[in-house]
Amino acid sequence: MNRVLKAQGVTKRFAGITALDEVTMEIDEGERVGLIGPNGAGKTTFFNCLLGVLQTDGGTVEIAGRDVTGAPAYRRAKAGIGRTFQRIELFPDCTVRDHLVIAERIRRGDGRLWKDIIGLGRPRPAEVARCDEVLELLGLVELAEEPIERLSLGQGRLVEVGRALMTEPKLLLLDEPSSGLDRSETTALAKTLEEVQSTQGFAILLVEHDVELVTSFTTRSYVLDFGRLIAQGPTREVMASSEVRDAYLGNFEVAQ
Ligand SMILES: Nc1ncnc2c1ncn2[C@@H]1O[C@H](COP(=O)(O)OP(=O)(O)OP(=O)(O)O)[C@@H](O)[C@H]1O
Repeated sequence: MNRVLKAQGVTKRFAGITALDEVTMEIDEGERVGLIGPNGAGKTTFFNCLLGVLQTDGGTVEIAGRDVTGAPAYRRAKAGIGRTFQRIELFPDCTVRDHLVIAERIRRGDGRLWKDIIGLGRPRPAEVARCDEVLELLGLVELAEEPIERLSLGQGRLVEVGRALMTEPKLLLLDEPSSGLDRSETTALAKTLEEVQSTQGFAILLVEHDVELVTSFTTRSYVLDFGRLIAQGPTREVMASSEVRDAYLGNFEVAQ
């Protein structure tokens, strides 16, 4: 099994706060892994340290066997890491297709981007093919030419996922994909994600407050509290542990 993430002893401090304290995590290809913890535990900071949005104060990060510690975000994207955002970061009057093509160039640090900005960039055949493939995978073909402002929040989330898939990530970081969705929209999103992930084989690291989604979607989970890993293992066991329940003040039930 190929290892897509090897993070060792990742540490991040902000002016006196240790937001991450020697966090170690390994993920293999095709795995679905949860990262949970109360507000302020360090989940977003960990994502940002993996993505290169933040530089770490200690530790190492390998993506698909490449040491990217200290590397800028675009090099990490090329190594195989992709992400979605908690708040949808889309341009309301651009179409779904525009988002997929342009986002791929931004992530890769592609030199053609300036041409896109002044309207001269034509998608390459390979980009068009990948775009069509991703639209198909996510069931978005009929919406390809629609401006984002006409989509529902759930469809917007799928476009977010589509943007990340354009670069064919080996590891996809999902930041609270259920945020703002109701239960049936969350279930539909999880089903699409599961189908796409199982056919494409990439791994997912899911940050999510919706315990039901984490329990049904992931097989393994890590739990952060005050920047430290306090538990890890099969998701159902982790959710049932007293330390995790205490960290969350015992306010959730795990469906059996
Ligand atoms: N840019 C920053 N400057 C200073 N402190 C920060 C910064 N970013 C995060 N922190 C602090 O680091 C800690 C971890 O925050 P982080 O946002 O990573 O937690 P989280 O688990 O993602 O929380 P949530 O579930 O609310 O999104 C918190 O104490 C937060 O206040």
